[in-house]
Amino acid sequence: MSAVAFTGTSVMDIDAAKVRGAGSNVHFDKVSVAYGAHVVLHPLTLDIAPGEILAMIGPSGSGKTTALRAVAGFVRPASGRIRIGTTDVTDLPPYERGLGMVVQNYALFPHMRVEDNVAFGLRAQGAEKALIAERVKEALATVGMSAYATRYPRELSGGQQQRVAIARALAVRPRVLLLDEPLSALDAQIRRNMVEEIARLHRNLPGLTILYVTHDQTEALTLADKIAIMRDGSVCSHGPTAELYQRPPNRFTAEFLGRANLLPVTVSEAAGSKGFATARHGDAVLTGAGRNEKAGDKSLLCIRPQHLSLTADSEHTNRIVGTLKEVHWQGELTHLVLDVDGTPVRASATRLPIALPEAGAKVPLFFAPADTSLVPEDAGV
Ligand SMILES: Nc1ncnc2c1ncn2[C@@H]1O[C@H](COP(=O)(O)OP(=O)(O)OP(=O)(O)O)[C@@H](O)[C@H]1O
Repeated sequence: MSAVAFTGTSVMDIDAAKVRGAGSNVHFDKVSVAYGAHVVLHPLTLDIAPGEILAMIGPSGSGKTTALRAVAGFVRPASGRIRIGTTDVTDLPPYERGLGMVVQNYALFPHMRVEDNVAFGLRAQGAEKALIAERVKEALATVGMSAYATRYPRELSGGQQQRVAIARALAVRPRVLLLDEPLSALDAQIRRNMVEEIARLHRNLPGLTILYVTHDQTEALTLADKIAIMRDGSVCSHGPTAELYQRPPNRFTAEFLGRANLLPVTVSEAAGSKGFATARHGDAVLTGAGRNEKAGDKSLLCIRPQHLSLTADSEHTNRIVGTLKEVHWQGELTHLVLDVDGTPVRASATRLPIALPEAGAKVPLFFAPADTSLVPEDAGV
């Protein structure tokens, strides 16, 4: 069996350095998966660092679950290798890979009490009774479910069942935790709480590497150190969460990760030493973070709705003018839909002028160069 290097007596007490030593990184080395003749994962090379949370997001059918199942050992790659730490696990059965896994529908054993569900993996490994009791206690404490040890799954709410499923996955002290849409079956409020709980859990288990598959970009943005965006069986972007959000490398990423306004522009000045380029949209001269664009290139200026303001402050040196089409008040935010020379533009404002302009009015919108970036026009959809 591959080494599980958690030390100490408590699940909460993981020695992150030792886990790193044993290697809890996940490495996809040109991994492809096909069902019959249908290739659903094109050769994928990707690293998940020890202790990192990598969120894999993308549209339905893009190959996220397939990639996760390849790590778990439930699908066999057509080509390529998968390593966990220094171990090549490609040919190992799932139970020898040192993993914990939680899926969308909890998959608890209905006829077993909570404590027996949590003990299941350890019993399967033939662990000593005393050790099982200790680990079950710790794992349930970790997810705040100690008081429910003798209940049956049917006596728990969905959120509680999912906590038990996480405790079951943690009880075997995995090197890597695989979470496949773990919150999708829960309603919105509980989902928000669970996202915070998973973040807390990871702070307490800093050496645990997590591969988190979701279609929910808010979960990904909240939890992940890095995000990989899947599209048609390939990773179309991969990087630190904030960087992908703030400087999306392609249109698909910009639009998949939150709302994005993409204004067509022509580059007038390439990015200088500070990384800002200048571009024109009609008469407007706009500044934003650039990549490798050259003067004359067609590009898109990505501006998130919350960065557009109806009132200028000193940083808002960019200005565009739109025709107001719709206003949607939503309590905390007011969403405005405008037309800027044929491009629909959304603005989400927390503060509005006292006299809100009416539909049809020409409205200036201000934004800061630091909040905007150029995205290649030809990449993505
Ligand atoms: N067992 C299978 N047999 C044949 N095709 C499959 C099988 N499992 C998945 N596929 C196909 O592989 C592709 C990728 O599926 P996968 O479940 O990895 O996507 P996903 O990104 O996780 O989607 P979702 O968000 O809907 O779960 C899809 O086209 C799917 O129909």
